[in-house]
Formats: sequence, structure tokens, C-alpha cells
Amino acid sequence: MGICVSSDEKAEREKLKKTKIIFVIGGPGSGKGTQCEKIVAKYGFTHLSTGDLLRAEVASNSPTGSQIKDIMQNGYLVPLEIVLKLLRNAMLQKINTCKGFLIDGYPREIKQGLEFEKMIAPPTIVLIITCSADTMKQRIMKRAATSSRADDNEATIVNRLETYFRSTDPIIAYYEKRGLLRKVPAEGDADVVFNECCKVIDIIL
Ligand SMILES: Nc1nc2c(ncn2[C@@H]2O[C@H](COP(=O)(O)OP(=O)(O)OP(=O)(O)O)[C@@H](O)[C@H]2O)c(=O)[nH]1
Ligand SMILES: Cc1cn([C@H]2C[C@H](O)[C@@H](COP(=O)(O)OP(=O)(O)O)O2)c(=O)[nH]c1=O
Ligand SMILES: [Mg+2]
Repeated sequence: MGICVSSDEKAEREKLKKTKIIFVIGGPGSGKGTQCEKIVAKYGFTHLSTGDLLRAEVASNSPTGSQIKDIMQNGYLVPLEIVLKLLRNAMLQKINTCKGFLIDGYPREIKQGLEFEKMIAPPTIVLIITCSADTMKQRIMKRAATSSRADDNEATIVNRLETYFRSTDPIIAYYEKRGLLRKVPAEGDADVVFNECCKVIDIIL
């Protein structure tokens, strides 16, 4: 028996392949969300934060949500197939109306990047926002004063930073080798960082 791929699904795949996709990576508190917001305003991209999608799932009290709640609160990573399913659905909802996608905080492991390519499409570029662990910690502690995020506390931050540094070096090397990596230093002011992001994005438009 042949595999039946519906014409809808084919059209979806074609669209996903044609759209611009930017992976935005960087440590917790490095400023991914902040830069994405600015990029959306200037370029009309859709910002998808895997963290936000996961938190929305938890908040919805779905079976998946309760499964991933503890994992996230402890500073670990949620299983890959859950993250990808949420991402693909969210992209398809916007694919007809936006200029491209910012995938915020993804991939966290090379395997996640490869699975994304299989299920969705390859990224156009990978933007990495870099600053020191001290800067990230300071930014998160400041954010903690006003955010209601369960993972914005000192103990979870230490775990998140550790998880980040352990998993990121191989990712950087991998995309650098493919010529897709674009590094933006982020110690300074958010507007200065944004200027650098624009230089990188203007080239792919
Ligand atoms: N000085 C300075 N502060 C920034 C910059 N970007 C973000 N911040 C502040 O740092 C905090 C964290 O920024 P986010 O954009 O939420 O960082 P994130 O990388 O999305 O963090 P996670 O979602 O935890 O991974 C916020 O309170 C921002 O106001 C920057 O470029 N410069
Ligand atoms: C991107 C990603 C996040 N997470 C978890 C880790 C954190 O508990 C939570 C939020 O991650 P976080 O990096 O804070 O995402 P965002 O910048 O979008 O807010 O989601 C995973 O489990 N797997 C993933 O692939
Ligand atoms: Mg964020």
C-alpha cells in the first residue's frame, strides 16, 4: 500500500520550506525575547517562543501540560516531540500572514535542530545572542521582580545556566560549520544589540 500524503499536507510542506526561519539562541536572560519583539515590529516576522508555547500548554491544564510542568520548574528540558508538535502547529497558524518566523530559544540540542528540519524546514540563519553568565543572572534577577515566571528564581537560574552552557557549544560548532551562524554580542544596551541584529537580518531579506 502506498503512503497517502494529502495535497493539503504537501502545500503545507512547500510553504514551510519557502518561508524565512531564524533560530534565535542565547542563554537565559541574554535578551532573546527583547530582540525578537523589536524584530517583529520592524520586519513583520512572527515570534514563536518555545518557552511561551510550553508555558501556555502548562497553563491550559492539558494532560501534556501536567506532564511537563515539573520538568520546567526544575530547569530541565521537555521531551522533543512535544516541543516540535507545538511549534509546527503554531507556525501553520501564521504561515499565510507573516514575513517569516523567529524561533526563540530553539534548538537547545543539535538533535532538536535536526528534527525540526525533518518535520518543518531548515533554518535560513541561526542568530546567537551572547553575553556573560553574570550579565544573564543579573538580567533575570531584575526581571524576577516583575515577572510571574516559576523559573525566575536563583536556584532554577543556576540550573538553567548550566544546562545552557553544556548543550550550546556543540550547537554553535554545528551551525558555524554549515555557514548559518550569526553572532551578536549583547553586553550593551538593547538598542545597540538591535542594530547588530538588523545588519544580519537585512542580508537575508
Ligand atoms: N541592558 C540590557 N538589558 C537587556 C537586554 N536585553 C534584555 N534585557 C533585559 O534583560 C531581561 C531578560 O531579557 P529577555 O529578553 O526576557 O531574555 P531571554 O533571553 O528571552 O530570557 P529567557 O526567556 O529566560 O531565556 C529583561 O528584563 C530585559 O529588560 C539588552 O540588550 N541590554
Ligand atoms: C526551548 C525549550 C525550552 N524548554 C523549557 C526550558 C524552560 O523550563 C522553559 C522556558 O525556556 P526559556 O529558555 O526560558 O524560553 P523562553 O526564552 O522562550 O521563555 O521551557 C524545554 O524544555 N525544551 C525546549 O526545547
Ligand atoms: Mg525569553
